[in-house]
Amino acid sequence: MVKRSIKAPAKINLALDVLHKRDDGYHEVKMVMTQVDLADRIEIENREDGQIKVEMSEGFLPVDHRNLAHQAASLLKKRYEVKKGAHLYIHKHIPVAAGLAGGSSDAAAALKGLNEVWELGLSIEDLAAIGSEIGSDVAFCVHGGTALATGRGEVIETIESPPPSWVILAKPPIGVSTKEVYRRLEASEHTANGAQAERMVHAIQTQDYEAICENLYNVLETVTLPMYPEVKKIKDRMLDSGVDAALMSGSGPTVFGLIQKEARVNRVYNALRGFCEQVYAVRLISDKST
Ligand SMILES: C[C@](O)(CO)[C@H](O)COP(=O)(O)OP(=O)(O)OC[C@H]1O[C@@H](n2ccc(N)nc2=O)[C@H](O)[C@@H]1O
Ligand SMILES: Nc1ncnc2c1ncn2[C@@H]1O[C@H](COP(=O)(O)OP(=O)(O)OP(=O)(O)O)[C@@H](O)[C@H]1O
Repeated sequence: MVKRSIKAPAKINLALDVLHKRDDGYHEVKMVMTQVDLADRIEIENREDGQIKVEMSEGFLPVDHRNLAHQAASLLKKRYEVKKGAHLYIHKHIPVAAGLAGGSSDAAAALKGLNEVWELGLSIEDLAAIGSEIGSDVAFCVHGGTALATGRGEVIETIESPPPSWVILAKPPIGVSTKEVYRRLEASEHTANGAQAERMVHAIQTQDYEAICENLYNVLETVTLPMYPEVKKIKDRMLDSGVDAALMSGSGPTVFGLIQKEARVNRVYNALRGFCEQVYAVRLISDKST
Protein backbone atom coordinates (compact mmCIF):
# COMPACT_ATOMS: atom_id res chain seq x y z
CA MET A 1 0.00 0.00 0.00
CA VAL A 2 1.43 3.39 -1.02
CA LYS A 3 1.55 5.71 1.99
CA ARG A 4 3.03 9.16 2.55
CA SER A 5 3.46 11.45 5.56
CA ILE A 6 3.82 15.07 4.63
CA LYS A 7 4.31 18.31 6.58
CA ALA A 8 2.04 21.31 6.11
CA PRO A 9 3.78 24.40 7.59
CA ALA A 10 2.12 27.65 8.63
CA LYS A 11 2.82 30.87 6.73
CA ILE A 12 3.31 34.44 7.86
CA ASN A 13 3.08 37.59 5.75
CA LEU A 14 6.19 39.77 6.12
CA ALA A 15 4.63 42.38 3.84
CA LEU A 16 1.02 42.64 2.67
CA ASP A 17 -0.28 45.43 0.49
CA VAL A 18 -3.62 45.61 -1.30
CA LEU A 19 -3.50 47.47 -4.61
CA HIS A 20 -7.12 47.56 -5.77
CA LYS A 21 -10.38 45.63 -6.00
CA ARG A 22 -10.77 43.54 -9.16
CA ASP A 23 -13.83 42.90 -11.30
CA ASP A 24 -14.07 39.33 -9.95
CA GLY A 25 -14.51 40.68 -6.39
CA TYR A 26 -11.03 39.67 -5.19
CA HIS A 27 -8.30 42.18 -4.40
CA GLU A 28 -5.04 42.56 -6.24
CA VAL A 29 -2.31 42.09 -3.62
CA LYS A 30 1.45 42.36 -3.36
CA MET A 31 2.76 40.26 -0.47
CA VAL A 32 5.92 38.67 0.81
CA MET A 33 5.20 35.33 2.47
CA THR A 34 7.39 32.85 4.26
CA GLN A 35 6.95 29.68 6.32
CA VAL A 36 7.60 28.84 9.95
CA ASP A 37 8.32 25.47 11.55
CA LEU A 38 4.88 25.10 13.11
CA ALA A 39 3.23 22.47 10.93
CA ASP A 40 0.30 20.11 10.58
CA ARG A 41 1.17 16.60 9.43
CA ILE A 42 -0.90 14.66 6.93
CA GLU A 43 -0.76 10.91 6.44
CA ILE A 44 -2.05 9.87 3.06
CA GLU A 45 -2.86 6.41 1.76
CA ASN A 46 -4.57 4.96 -1.28
CA ARG A 47 -8.13 3.64 -1.11
CA GLU A 48 -9.06 1.12 -3.73
CA ASP A 49 -12.80 1.96 -3.45
CA GLY A 50 -12.31 5.40 -5.06
CA GLN A 51 -13.58 7.35 -2.05
CA ILE A 52 -11.96 10.39 -0.42
CA LYS A 53 -12.02 10.20 3.39
CA VAL A 54 -10.58 12.78 5.78
CA GLU A 55 -9.98 12.34 9.51
CA MET A 56 -8.72 15.07 11.82
CA SER A 57 -7.08 15.07 15.22
CA GLU A 58 -9.27 18.09 16.10
CA GLY A 59 -12.88 16.95 16.36
CA PHE A 60 -14.45 20.37 15.84
CA LEU A 61 -13.26 20.78 12.24
CA PRO A 62 -15.29 19.52 9.27
CA VAL A 63 -14.03 16.38 7.50
CA ASP A 64 -16.40 16.57 4.52
CA HIS A 65 -16.30 18.79 1.40
CA ARG A 66 -15.87 21.86 3.67
CA ASN A 67 -12.38 20.68 4.59
CA LEU A 68 -9.81 22.29 2.29
CA ALA A 69 -7.72 19.10 2.11
CA HIS A 70 -10.85 17.18 1.09
CA GLN A 71 -11.56 19.80 -1.59
CA ALA A 72 -7.98 19.51 -2.87
CA ALA A 73 -8.18 15.70 -3.11
CA SER A 74 -11.59 15.75 -4.83
CA LEU A 75 -10.53 18.38 -7.35
CA LEU A 76 -7.30 16.55 -8.20
CA LYS A 77 -9.18 13.25 -8.59
CA LYS A 78 -11.79 14.80 -10.87
CA ARG A 79 -9.37 16.87 -12.98
CA TYR A 80 -7.05 13.90 -13.68
CA GLU A 81 -9.80 11.24 -13.76
CA VAL A 82 -8.13 9.24 -10.99
CA LYS A 83 -9.93 5.97 -10.26
CA LYS A 84 -8.34 5.44 -6.83
CA GLY A 85 -9.44 7.14 -3.65
CA ALA A 86 -7.49 8.28 -0.62
CA HIS A 87 -7.55 8.40 3.15
CA LEU A 88 -6.11 11.56 4.67
CA TYR A 89 -5.39 11.79 8.40
CA ILE A 90 -4.59 15.37 9.48
CA HIS A 91 -2.68 15.91 12.73
CA LYS A 92 -3.60 19.54 13.45
CA HIS A 93 -0.99 21.74 15.16
CA ILE A 94 -1.53 25.10 13.45
CA PRO A 95 -4.20 27.20 15.19
CA VAL A 96 -7.40 27.43 13.13
CA ALA A 97 -8.72 30.65 11.54
CA ALA A 98 -5.57 32.38 12.70
CA GLY A 99 -4.17 34.11 9.60
CA LEU A 100 -1.55 31.36 9.34
CA ALA A 101 -3.07 29.55 6.32
CA GLY A 102 -3.49 26.26 8.18
CA GLY A 103 -6.29 24.98 5.97
CA SER A 104 -4.53 26.19 2.80
CA SER A 105 -1.35 24.41 3.84
CA ASP A 106 -3.28 21.18 4.47
CA ALA A 107 -4.78 21.49 0.96
CA ALA A 108 -1.31 22.05 -0.53
CA ALA A 109 0.15 19.07 1.35
CA ALA A 110 -2.76 16.90 0.16
CA LEU A 111 -2.04 17.90 -3.47
CA LYS A 112 1.67 17.19 -3.13
CA GLY A 113 1.16 13.90 -1.30
CA LEU A 114 -1.53 12.64 -3.67
CA ASN A 115 0.60 13.53 -6.68
CA GLU A 116 3.01 10.90 -5.36
CA VAL A 117 0.53 8.37 -3.99
CA TRP A 118 -1.50 8.42 -7.24
CA GLU A 119 1.69 8.65 -9.35
CA LEU A 120 0.40 11.59 -11.40
CA GLY A 121 3.80 13.12 -12.20
CA LEU A 122 2.49 16.71 -12.00
CA SER A 123 4.81 19.70 -11.61
CA ILE A 124 4.72 22.15 -8.70
CA GLU A 125 3.21 24.70 -11.12
CA ASP A 126 0.41 22.25 -12.10
CA LEU A 127 -0.35 21.60 -8.42
CA ALA A 128 -0.24 25.31 -7.54
CA ALA A 129 -2.70 26.08 -10.38
CA ILE A 130 -5.16 23.52 -8.99
CA GLY A 131 -4.55 24.82 -5.46
CA SER A 132 -5.40 28.38 -6.45
CA GLU A 133 -8.91 27.19 -7.36
CA ILE A 134 -9.36 26.24 -3.70
CA GLY A 135 -8.02 29.39 -2.02
CA SER A 136 -5.75 32.36 -2.66
CA ASP A 137 -3.03 31.16 -0.24
CA VAL A 138 -2.84 27.55 -1.52
CA ALA A 139 -0.49 28.23 -4.45
CA PHE A 140 2.08 29.74 -2.09
CA CYS A 141 1.75 26.78 0.27
CA VAL A 142 2.38 24.40 -2.67
CA HIS A 143 5.58 26.25 -3.60
CA GLY A 144 6.70 26.77 0.02
CA GLY A 145 9.79 28.69 1.08
CA THR A 146 9.68 32.46 0.69
CA ALA A 147 7.95 34.30 -2.15
CA LEU A 148 6.61 37.51 -3.58
CA ALA A 149 2.94 36.80 -4.23
CA THR A 150 0.87 38.96 -6.59
CA GLY A 151 -2.46 38.64 -8.44
CA ARG A 152 -4.98 37.61 -5.80
CA GLY A 153 -2.07 35.88 -4.05
CA GLU A 154 -1.66 32.98 -6.48
CA VAL A 155 1.10 34.39 -8.74
CA ILE A 156 4.24 33.17 -7.00
CA GLU A 157 7.80 34.30 -7.52
CA THR A 158 10.12 32.38 -5.21
CA ILE A 159 12.90 34.39 -3.60
CA GLU A 160 15.64 33.38 -1.21
CA SER A 161 14.77 32.87 2.45
CA PRO A 162 15.31 35.53 5.11
CA PRO A 163 18.23 35.11 7.51
CA PRO A 164 17.53 32.76 10.46
CA SER A 165 15.23 34.15 13.11
CA TRP A 166 13.05 33.01 15.95
CA VAL A 167 9.35 33.79 15.57
CA ILE A 168 6.91 34.19 18.48
CA LEU A 169 3.30 33.61 17.40
CA ALA A 170 0.42 34.73 19.65
CA LYS A 171 -3.21 34.16 18.74
CA PRO A 172 -6.00 35.76 20.77
CA PRO A 173 -9.15 33.63 21.14
CA ILE A 174 -11.19 35.42 18.46
CA GLY A 175 -12.16 34.60 14.88
CA VAL A 176 -11.62 37.11 12.09
CA SER A 177 -13.39 36.90 8.72
CA THR A 178 -10.92 37.48 5.86
CA LYS A 179 -13.79 38.46 3.56
CA GLU A 180 -15.01 41.09 6.02
CA VAL A 181 -11.51 42.53 6.51
CA TYR A 182 -11.06 42.97 2.75
CA ARG A 183 -14.55 44.48 2.51
CA ARG A 184 -13.83 47.03 5.24
CA LEU A 185 -10.46 47.93 3.76
CA GLU A 186 -12.19 48.77 0.50
CA ALA A 187 -14.44 51.24 2.31
CA SER A 188 -11.47 52.97 3.94
CA GLU A 189 -9.24 55.71 2.52
CA HIS A 190 -6.37 53.58 1.39
CA THR A 191 -3.90 54.00 -1.43
CA ALA A 192 -1.03 51.66 -2.20
CA ASN A 193 1.57 50.96 -4.83
CA GLY A 194 3.22 47.89 -3.36
CA ALA A 195 6.44 49.72 -2.47
CA GLN A 196 6.54 48.08 0.96
CA ALA A 197 6.62 44.61 -0.56
CA GLU A 198 9.42 45.68 -2.93
CA ARG A 199 11.42 46.99 0.01
CA MET A 200 10.90 43.72 1.86
CA VAL A 201 12.09 41.71 -1.16
CA HIS A 202 15.22 43.87 -1.29
CA ALA A 203 15.83 43.50 2.46
CA ILE A 204 15.60 39.70 2.12
CA GLN A 205 17.77 39.56 -0.98
CA THR A 206 20.48 41.52 0.81
CA GLN A 207 19.97 39.38 3.98
CA ASP A 208 19.55 42.61 5.93
CA TYR A 209 17.74 41.55 9.13
CA GLU A 210 17.36 45.12 10.41
CA ALA A 211 15.78 46.23 7.15
CA ILE A 212 13.41 43.24 7.30
CA CYS A 213 12.33 44.38 10.79
CA GLU A 214 11.94 48.01 9.67
CA ASN A 215 9.88 47.09 6.62
CA LEU A 216 7.37 44.67 8.16
CA TYR A 217 4.04 45.94 6.82
CA ASN A 218 0.46 44.71 6.68
CA VAL A 219 -2.23 47.08 5.44
CA LEU A 220 -4.93 44.77 6.87
CA GLU A 221 -3.82 45.86 10.36
CA THR A 222 -5.58 49.18 9.60
CA VAL A 223 -8.87 47.23 9.63
CA THR A 224 -8.35 44.39 12.13
CA LEU A 225 -6.56 46.34 14.90
CA PRO A 226 -9.33 48.94 15.42
CA MET A 227 -11.98 46.17 15.12
CA TYR A 228 -10.30 43.94 17.70
CA PRO A 229 -8.37 45.94 20.34
CA GLU A 230 -7.07 42.66 21.84
CA VAL A 231 -4.94 42.16 18.71
CA LYS A 232 -3.37 45.60 19.16
CA LYS A 233 -2.77 44.82 22.86
CA ILE A 234 -0.91 41.64 21.95
CA LYS A 235 1.20 43.49 19.42
CA ASP A 236 2.06 46.19 21.98
CA ARG A 237 2.83 43.57 24.61
CA MET A 238 5.15 41.79 22.19
CA LEU A 239 7.00 44.99 21.36
CA ASP A 240 7.30 45.88 25.08
CA SER A 241 8.65 42.44 25.94
CA GLY A 242 11.63 42.74 23.62
CA VAL A 243 10.94 41.38 20.12
CA ASP A 244 12.92 43.06 17.33
CA ALA A 245 9.70 43.80 15.41
CA ALA A 246 6.08 42.62 15.38
CA LEU A 247 3.24 42.39 12.85
CA MET A 248 -0.20 40.84 12.42
CA SER A 249 -0.20 37.93 9.93
CA GLY A 250 -2.73 37.89 7.06
CA SER A 251 -6.14 39.16 8.10
CA GLY A 252 -5.32 38.19 11.70
CA PRO A 253 -5.78 37.69 14.52
CA THR A 254 -2.32 36.08 15.06
CA VAL A 255 0.53 38.50 15.74
CA PHE A 256 4.11 37.43 15.14
CA GLY A 257 7.33 38.83 16.56
CA LEU A 258 10.83 38.35 15.17
CA ILE A 259 13.77 37.81 17.53
CA GLN A 260 17.31 37.08 16.47
CA LYS A 261 18.88 36.62 19.93
CA GLU A 262 17.98 33.17 21.21
CA ALA A 263 18.62 34.27 24.81
CA ARG A 264 15.59 36.58 24.57
CA VAL A 265 13.09 34.03 23.26
CA ASN A 266 12.03 32.61 26.65
CA ARG A 267 11.47 36.04 28.17
CA VAL A 268 9.16 37.10 25.33
CA TYR A 269 7.39 33.73 25.28
CA ASN A 270 6.70 33.92 29.04
CA ALA A 271 5.55 37.54 28.85
CA LEU A 272 2.98 36.55 26.24
CA ARG A 273 1.91 33.29 27.91
CA GLY A 274 0.56 35.17 30.90
CA PHE A 275 -1.55 37.22 28.54
CA CYS A 276 -2.75 34.91 25.81
CA GLU A 277 -3.30 31.13 25.70
CA GLN A 278 -2.03 30.23 22.24
CA VAL A 279 1.63 31.23 22.09
CA TYR A 280 4.34 29.44 20.08
CA ALA A 281 8.10 29.92 19.80
CA VAL A 282 9.13 28.69 16.36
CA ARG A 283 11.67 29.50 13.66
CA LEU A 284 11.58 30.72 10.09
CA ILE A 285 12.21 27.84 7.71
CA SER A 286 14.10 27.95 4.46
CA ASP A 287 13.97 24.26 3.64
CA LYS A 288 11.26 23.64 1.05
CA SER A 289 11.30 19.86 1.33
CA THR A 290 8.43 18.26 3.20
C1 LIG B 1 -5.21 37.42 3.97
C2 LIG B 1 -4.40 36.37 3.24
O1 LIG B 1 -4.37 35.18 4.02
C3 LIG B 1 -2.97 36.85 3.08
O2 LIG B 1 -2.07 35.83 2.78
C4 LIG B 1 -5.00 36.04 1.88
O3 LIG B 1 -5.10 37.20 1.08
C5 LIG B 1 -6.35 35.37 1.99
O4 LIG B 1 -6.20 34.09 1.52
P1 LIG B 1 -7.35 32.95 1.67
O5 LIG B 1 -7.78 32.86 3.10
O6 LIG B 1 -6.79 31.75 0.99
O7 LIG B 1 -8.51 33.62 0.86
P2 LIG B 1 -9.67 32.98 -0.03
O8 LIG B 1 -10.23 31.78 0.66
O9 LIG B 1 -9.21 32.86 -1.44
O10 LIG B 1 -10.74 34.18 0.04
C6 LIG B 1 -11.51 34.49 1.17
C7 LIG B 1 -12.19 35.83 0.92
O11 LIG B 1 -11.21 36.89 1.07
C8 LIG B 1 -11.37 37.88 0.08
N1 LIG B 1 -10.13 38.00 -0.70
C9 LIG B 1 -9.15 37.06 -0.62
C10 LIG B 1 -7.97 37.22 -1.33
C11 LIG B 1 -7.81 38.35 -2.15
N2 LIG B 1 -6.69 38.55 -2.85
N3 LIG B 1 -8.81 39.28 -2.22
C12 LIG B 1 -9.95 39.13 -1.50
O12 LIG B 1 -10.83 39.99 -1.56
C13 LIG B 1 -12.56 37.46 -0.77
O13 LIG B 1 -13.67 38.14 -0.27
C14 LIG B 1 -12.70 35.98 -0.51
O14 LIG B 1 -14.04 35.57 -0.60
N1 LIG C 1 -7.87 21.45 6.97
C1 LIG C 1 -8.37 22.52 7.60
N2 LIG C 1 -7.73 23.06 8.64
C2 LIG C 1 -8.22 24.16 9.26
N3 LIG C 1 -9.37 24.77 8.91
C3 LIG C 1 -10.05 24.29 7.87
C4 LIG C 1 -9.58 23.15 7.18
N4 LIG C 1 -10.44 22.93 6.17
C5 LIG C 1 -11.40 23.85 6.26
N5 LIG C 1 -11.20 24.67 7.28
C6 LIG C 1 -12.07 25.81 7.62
O1 LIG C 1 -11.41 26.98 7.12
C7 LIG C 1 -11.57 28.08 8.00
C8 LIG C 1 -10.27 28.90 8.07
O2 LIG C 1 -9.28 28.10 8.63
P1 LIG C 1 -7.70 28.36 8.44
O3 LIG C 1 -7.05 27.81 9.66
O4 LIG C 1 -7.24 27.87 7.12
O5 LIG C 1 -7.69 29.95 8.45
P2 LIG C 1 -6.56 31.01 8.27
O6 LIG C 1 -5.32 30.57 8.96
O7 LIG C 1 -7.12 32.32 8.73
O8 LIG C 1 -6.31 31.04 6.72
P3 LIG C 1 -5.71 32.24 5.83
O9 LIG C 1 -4.47 32.71 6.53
O10 LIG C 1 -5.43 31.50 4.52
O11 LIG C 1 -6.79 33.26 5.72
C9 LIG C 1 -12.02 27.52 9.34
O12 LIG C 1 -13.23 28.13 9.68
C10 LIG C 1 -12.20 26.02 9.14
O13 LIG C 1 -13.47 25.56 9.54
